[in-house]
Amino acid sequence: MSTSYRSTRSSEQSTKTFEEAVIQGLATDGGLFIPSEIPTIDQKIIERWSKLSFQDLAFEIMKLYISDKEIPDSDLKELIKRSYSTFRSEDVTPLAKNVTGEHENLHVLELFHGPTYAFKDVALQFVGNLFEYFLQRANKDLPQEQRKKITVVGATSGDTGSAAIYGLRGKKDVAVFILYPTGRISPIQEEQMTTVGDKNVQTLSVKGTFDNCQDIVKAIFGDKEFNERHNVGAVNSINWARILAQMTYYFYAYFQAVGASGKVKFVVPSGNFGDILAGYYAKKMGLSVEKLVIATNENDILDRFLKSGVYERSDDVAATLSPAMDILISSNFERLLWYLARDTLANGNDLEAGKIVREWFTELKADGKFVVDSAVIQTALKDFESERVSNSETTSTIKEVYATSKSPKNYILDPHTAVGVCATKRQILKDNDSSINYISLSTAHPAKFADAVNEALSSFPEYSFEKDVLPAELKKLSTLEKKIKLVDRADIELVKSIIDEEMQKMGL
Ligand SMILES: Cc1ncc(COP(=O)(O)O)c(C=O)c1O
Ligand SMILES: N[C@@H](CCOP(=O)(O)O)C(=O)O
Repeated sequence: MSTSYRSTRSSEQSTKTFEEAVIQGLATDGGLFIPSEIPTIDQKIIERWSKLSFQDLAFEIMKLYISDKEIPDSDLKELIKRSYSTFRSEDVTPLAKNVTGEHENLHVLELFHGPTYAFKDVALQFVGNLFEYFLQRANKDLPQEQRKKITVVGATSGDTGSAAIYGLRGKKDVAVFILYPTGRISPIQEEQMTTVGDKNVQTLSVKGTFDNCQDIVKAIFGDKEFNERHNVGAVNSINWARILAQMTYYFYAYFQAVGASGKVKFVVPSGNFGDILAGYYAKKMGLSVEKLVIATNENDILDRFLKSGVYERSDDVAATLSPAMDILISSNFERLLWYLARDTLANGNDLEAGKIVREWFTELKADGKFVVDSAVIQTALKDFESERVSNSETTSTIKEVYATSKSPKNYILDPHTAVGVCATKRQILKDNDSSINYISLSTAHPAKFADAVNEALSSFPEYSFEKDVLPAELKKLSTLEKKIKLVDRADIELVKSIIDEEMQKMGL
């Protein structure tokens, strides 16, 4: 078990509890919280876990990271049950086997059956309930003026925002502010976020990129006075609870594909590196994964890093067909860098690893880049591979799968999933090993990305977006009133003053 947490930038022994790490979100030194140790499991446990339901498996995994003194088992079970009761699939994250019709060993892990039709729901339904649980406990019997409150401030390139809003809408003592880049998310994503009428939710449409929004959010966490005044909370994957909740589907999908043992590669469309990082923890815990494949779009900082060892900041983000991955600074990559530093340059010393990561990020801030030793890359390559997928390959993958899929017929991928499936097909060709099962993560429902899907499929005479893709629930969003606050500069002071003002209106 590992129920205490340390910062990726700390060279001290001190740790936090699970509740402190989740409520605080980001460490005060700017680092991300990681468990003091990664708990490991043996094959006997794997055999037992392979027969569990999604919910029971989630409980077994989370129990290894949360002390029952912090959350008693019965409460944790209840939190998990409630979080996944909102999903449209009994399996929560079902595995669609051999869906492309071309490769029997290519499976698509459908992570989009939650309330907002994206993989973020798997973690954010749980995180929303977790915030509520901690607040209710802290505020029990307290008069109104003494109640503890959380002001969630998050950045989104489209999906985290709506999943966070749906996870936290109407929750007592929580205010939610979500920043998104103006014009860089899909119309449905914007409708999902801005049509929620609850008083505790406000979206901020910021003139800039997702990286600008994420920088502002991180700067807000670093602003001691503002943070203390508002008790700022994180819903982005900088929050450890997001990563923890995402681990379940790696185990569950593995068991669905091959049972308790077998060769599996996971291919993960990646941007902020939160999704694939959960797979890394699953692998380090003992799930026998061959490799985790990072699939990027044309914003390929992760692919370039693995090939060159250079981690370089750039403001030149490309607007692609998979906009939720238009990210150049992947915040969760820092967590992986800590493990790589510890296992190479720091000779297994945690405190030294914190120092190295701090130095890398100081360099990144000062010079716009840092370069790591080849030993660091060699260590990363033991667990990861990477593939970069272009816009035209994204379109042709959506087309091909639609044309070749047999069961179900005319299977439709969203563009992020298509990035993953294209990378998976390349891997199958390269590996030429039919004993490997490939699990390609499907991170969103195609209805969220009408333009990309229509561009790929409108030449098929029988295809209709309205009929074949758009769920009624999303269709009706366009008829609802929108609540948008425009922020015409990506500027932290401006965002802080808007939050202050809106908090007054919310009466929180
Ligand atoms: C649909 C979709 N796919 C993939 C990703 C990338 O996931 P991550 O940022 O965890 O790497 C995102 C956003 O994060 C997304 O919304
Ligand atoms: N693609 C994400 C970007 C934010 O990433 P997160 O996983 O750190 O919340 C989005 O859709 O908002």
